[in-house]
Amino acid sequence: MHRYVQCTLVQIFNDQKILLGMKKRGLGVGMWNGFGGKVEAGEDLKTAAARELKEESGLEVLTSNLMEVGLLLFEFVNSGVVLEANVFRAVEYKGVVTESEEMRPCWFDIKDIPYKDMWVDDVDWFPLMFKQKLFYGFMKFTEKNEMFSQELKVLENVEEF
Ligand SMILES: CNc1ncnc2c1ncn2[C@@H]1O[C@H](COP(=O)(O)OP(=O)(O)OP(=O)(O)O)[C@@H](O)[C@H]1O
Repeated sequence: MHRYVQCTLVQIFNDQKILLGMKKRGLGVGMWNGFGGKVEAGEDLKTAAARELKEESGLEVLTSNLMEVGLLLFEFVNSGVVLEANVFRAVEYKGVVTESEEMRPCWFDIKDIPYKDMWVDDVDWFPLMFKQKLFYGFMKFTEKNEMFSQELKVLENVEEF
């Protein structure tokens, strides 16, 4: 049995820098990641993405400034959970970067991404995102969060999601 969970992941860009957050609790604790979480009942993806961004980083974004960059499916085979991560980027936002209970934000140069302290799949799709490619991925993880299978492709347009 699979349990399918819709999530969002927002990447904030400022010129050659990206804002990542150190996850302080829960899934992915101890790793740098974009900002996001589970979509709530009745919420559309971009509204959920903007809400999680605000909760975790203090930044506010208009949903019209969230651009789709990729769709990633993470299957945790042990639990049967499949996370559908809808990845967005934004270059326009407002507010002050603020540490939350969940995340400690920090700017990184896109040439100096801390991949060794991130989910192992990130090293494969971050470069696609930096090249402004649209991508689709399906990755499988063991109970120890080790990736053992990966499919990743570049798409021409969002309709291919
Ligand atoms: C397996 N490889 C992975 N690679 C890159 N990113 C990954 C990931 N697996 C999960 N993610 C992201 O991690 C966040 C989890 O969110 P998560 O903290 O569980 O959600 P939410 O804030 O709703 O949690 P609470 O239940 O409220 O604590 C969410 O953005 C999701 O896209």
